[in-house]
Amino acid sequence: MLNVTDLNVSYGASQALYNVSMKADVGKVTCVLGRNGVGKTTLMKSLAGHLAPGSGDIAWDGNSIMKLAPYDRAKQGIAFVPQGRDIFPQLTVEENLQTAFSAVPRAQRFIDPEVFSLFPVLQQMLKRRGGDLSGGQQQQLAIARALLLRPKMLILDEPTEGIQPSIIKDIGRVIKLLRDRGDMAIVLVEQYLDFAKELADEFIILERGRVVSQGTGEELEHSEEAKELLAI
Ligand SMILES: Nc1ncnc2c1ncn2[C@@H]1O[C@H](COP(=O)(O)OP(=O)(O)OP(=O)(O)O)[C@@H](O)[C@H]1O
Repeated sequence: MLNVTDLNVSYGASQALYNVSMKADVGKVTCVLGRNGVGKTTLMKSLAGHLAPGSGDIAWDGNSIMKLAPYDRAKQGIAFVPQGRDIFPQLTVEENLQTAFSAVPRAQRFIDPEVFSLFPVLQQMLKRRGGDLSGGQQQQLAIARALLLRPKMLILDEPTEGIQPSIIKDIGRVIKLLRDRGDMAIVLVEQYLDFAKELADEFIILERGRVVSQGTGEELEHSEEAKELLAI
């Protein structure tokens, strides 16, 4: 289980997160919601180790991971799919997938066929360059690469951003499937309430760097407050 307590994060003199606390359980999707610029990516980068919080704590399974570098968090099973995907455009799909291998034990350095059953398009495009894929295919590649880390926590930063509706549906289906497997915590950043409602077991909403609302997926379903906070 992820346990974030009173996290404060600043960019120089400008504070982006104020006393943010959240939890994410294995077997559940925890949605982090909020409009543009409220601090969602800052929070995800802090979880993945790309930003150093000024204060507070991030614990995984009861142990603080605050001092671990991103690579060591990946080795502990914390996989981060950043906004914008960050795949390597010059490498093939296969090579992009293989970049996950450095963070897993030797015995796990193979492309698990499950990845192709989740994202069949990747098998067809294995020898194509990452840069030749559509935005949606790149997003699927980035998620597939994260799955090769055999994550215990999967962090997805706005996987639906700029992606065509049919692929959004596919990604939603995969997130549900991974949740139902029951062996990983999924933290999903979203701006779109409808997509979040479909998937969230738990949610928090950020507003100007603070958690202003939280609850269960069912509560999100009927929340007028959430509608207002996420209205564009
Ligand atoms: N590298 C940076 N340097 C300075 N300020 C930053 C930096 N990155 C983000 N910020 C500021 O921190 C605040 C939170 O940004 P963040 O990207 O975390 O928001 P977000 O909710 O993820 O937004 P979006 O939905 O647009 O990705 C914003 O005010 C933003 O301008």
